Amino acid sequence: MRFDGLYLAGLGSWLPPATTSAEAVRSGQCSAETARKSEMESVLVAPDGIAPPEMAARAARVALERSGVARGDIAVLLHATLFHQGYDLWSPAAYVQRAAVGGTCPAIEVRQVSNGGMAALDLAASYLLADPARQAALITAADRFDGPDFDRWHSDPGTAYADGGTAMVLSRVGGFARLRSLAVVSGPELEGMHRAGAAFGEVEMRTRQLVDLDAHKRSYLSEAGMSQTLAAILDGQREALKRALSDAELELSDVDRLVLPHFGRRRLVSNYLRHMDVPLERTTWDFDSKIGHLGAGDHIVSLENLVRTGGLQPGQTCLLMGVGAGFSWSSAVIELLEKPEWAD
Ligand SMILES: CCC(=O)NCCNC(=O)CCNC(=O)[C@H](O)C(C)(C)COP(=O)(O)O
Repeated sequence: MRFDGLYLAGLGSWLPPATTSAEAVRSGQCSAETARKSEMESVLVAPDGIAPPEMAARAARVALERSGVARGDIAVLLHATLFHQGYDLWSPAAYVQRAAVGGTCPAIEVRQVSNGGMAALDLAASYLLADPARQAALITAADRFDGPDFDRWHSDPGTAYADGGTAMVLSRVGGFARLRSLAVVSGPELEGMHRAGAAFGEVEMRTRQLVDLDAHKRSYLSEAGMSQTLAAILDGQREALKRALSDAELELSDVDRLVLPHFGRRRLVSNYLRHMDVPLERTTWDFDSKIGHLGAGDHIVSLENLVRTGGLQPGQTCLLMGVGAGFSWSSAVIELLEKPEWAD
């Protein structure tokens, strides 16, 4: 979809300390081979005692402060999550709203796995455009991938998972950047890839066994085939990219920077860079490889870092490309209008 009147007014994050992959190998948390293949420099690991919704609330306060948007002007809060938020049958979005925003607007959790932040942005954009009285939306994302049922280095080899909270304020009134286009495409024929080989409720639900996506994927691929699966992944990725670039009236070569999912280097190349004529330097890999995969928050934190460090200059465009199990793919074009005062 093409947009003319939607702006990024604020970005924020709450990021815990980094554990280097070397430290993870030394402590036995990560195998030397996994570390070598991923080429991740470090991943963010939250200390005990802080749950994802609190991380999101802290990021939201930063984004709201930076945006100048009054909390009463937030028309919707969308909180994107992948993993446990702290309790079952409970609303983490309501926690974020109570802790960071207040008010009585809808506060809704978005479960779109790693495409959750981009899917929330898509929904927020449409929500604001549906009613001229709606001025701004708050998007948050937060997860922590520790605990007995997830191994941040080995539950999904090729992707090193990180803890942290991120937030974005989308506004119709104005902001430091413009959302020029956004496209989200789904490919449900791939949904079995993240559950194959186990009956519903057999594994994660009853016994809270360690999530082992690699086993699911191996089982799925043994049926579906690797080349067919990768082809289907690339089809969805390309469709979202084509729509977003077309709506922004840009070619890929026109785009100044790209923010891709925080995959390990090998998976980033096999799923993206090998199929796109884009040098690694135009991506945010250098930063991303120090953070790890924040689940639904990769794009917000990497865009925030680009803007803060001057990696994106006024007039330049940034392409955000997301993907989530399901699958769903997203692409968005952001144009920086001005250097916000919180930039270095
Ligand atoms: C589960 C979290 C989540 O939503 N992640 C985003 C969706 N997953 C992806 O986009 C990764 C898709 N690609 C893969 O799983 C792998 O590249 C393949 C296609 C299974 C090949 O295995 P590899 O050689 O990378 O180990």
